[in-house]
Amino acid sequence: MSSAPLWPAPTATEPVHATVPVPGSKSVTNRALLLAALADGPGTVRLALRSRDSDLMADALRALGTTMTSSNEGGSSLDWTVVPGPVTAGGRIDVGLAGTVMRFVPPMAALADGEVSFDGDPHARKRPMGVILAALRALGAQVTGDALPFTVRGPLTGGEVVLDASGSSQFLSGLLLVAARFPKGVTVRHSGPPIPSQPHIRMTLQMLRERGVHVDDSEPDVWRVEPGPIRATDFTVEPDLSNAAPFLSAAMVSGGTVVIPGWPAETTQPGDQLRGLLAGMGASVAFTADGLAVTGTGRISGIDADLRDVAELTPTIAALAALADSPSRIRGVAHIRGHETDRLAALVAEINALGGDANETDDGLEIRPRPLTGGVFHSYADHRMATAGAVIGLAVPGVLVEDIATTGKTLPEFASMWARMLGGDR
Ligand SMILES: O=C(O)C1=C[C@@H](OP(=O)(O)O)[C@@H](O)[C@H](O)C1
Ligand SMILES: C=C(OP(=O)(O)O)C(=O)O
Repeated sequence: MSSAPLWPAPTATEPVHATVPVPGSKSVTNRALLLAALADGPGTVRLALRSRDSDLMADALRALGTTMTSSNEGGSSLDWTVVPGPVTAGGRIDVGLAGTVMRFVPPMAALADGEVSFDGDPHARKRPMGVILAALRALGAQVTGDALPFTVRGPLTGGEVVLDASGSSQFLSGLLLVAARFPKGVTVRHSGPPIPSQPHIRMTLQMLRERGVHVDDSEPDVWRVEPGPIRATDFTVEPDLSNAAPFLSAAMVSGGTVVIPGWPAETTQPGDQLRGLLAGMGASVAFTADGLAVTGTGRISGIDADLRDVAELTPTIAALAALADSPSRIRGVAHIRGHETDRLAALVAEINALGGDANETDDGLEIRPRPLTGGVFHSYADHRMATAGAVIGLAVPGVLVEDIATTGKTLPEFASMWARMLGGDR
């Protein structure tokens, strides 16, 4: 195990009452930046998330010839001005551990007339890439390798491709986001088990259509993107609802109320499903004038839930399940073995290391109530493992979360936001 610093997770000694503004959505920010870089003129992306994943996206777009300028340096949000340029070859792109960078940028790189190389963090080399790289080959690009590191050499023509996106919705989103710029557009046909994270596909389609791209998804499992311009926009990013999950969980664990301002009334973000999930675990959930309010009783009910559509919420829901007073079963998330770490293995190992009772199933987790004790909660360079440890630490004294700074992948201010929330600010 690594020797990263240990963060003593604060316990909630009284009900948490706080309003917690959360910065912009990672998924929306990285789509908006990429689409702005592919657009037919200069555009802006306001209230964009500032984090490792979004910095990596901005750097990747610069390496491909985009002029990226940001204001409000230093805060958790940035306003970007994005001036597209011809997509240039020759760049070396660091994807870090960001799924959105490793799956969304290679199709753009394939627009260049020449080679672009990609690499990332040690664990990124284990994340599945073969499906999208094979698709780029089928569409006319030359690609070396089936995983990171790899190179992409365009230009490609586009056309028809069949792929199996059951391992990650990002294989599909990556192609669709860029396809209007392929000379022939693209027709993608999914063949295989169900695709996870469907709301993220709806997010992709909505953001394309908002920019004038014609996408036909009338036939199940087939998407046709017509070639054509991507309209430049002045776009504002919504708060990251998945990153709200640990803060809302604090209300449940402590029997308090946490309010997230700016929760959209309608959204394609999967985090919106927290409203139903947390209610199913015993919370009261309401839209108020100040935002979405979650109120807990301090008692958490176990849940039997298919999280396929909202797979990125699994670590938080598992943390709550480990504190619940009845058993839980999480289904439909086999593919998160390929997320930032093998999340099923990591959650079982860390919950059980604190004395819990969890096991993996073929496609998820079973977690039964058992009193937990303090100890080290390893984070595996996974932002959501780190925040899951913080949630458990609210109820269990002596939890030490390894490498809390890994939350910088999507929420660099996590530790200070957590401290502020527990200090009570409303
Ligand atoms: O397109 C996106 O922005 C994402 C899609 C999902 O990936 P998977 O389909 O691999 O779960 C999600 O888990 C990830 O956090 C973000
Ligand atoms: C799976 C996740 O991220 P990525 O975009 O790197 O796939 C996540 O944030 O939970």
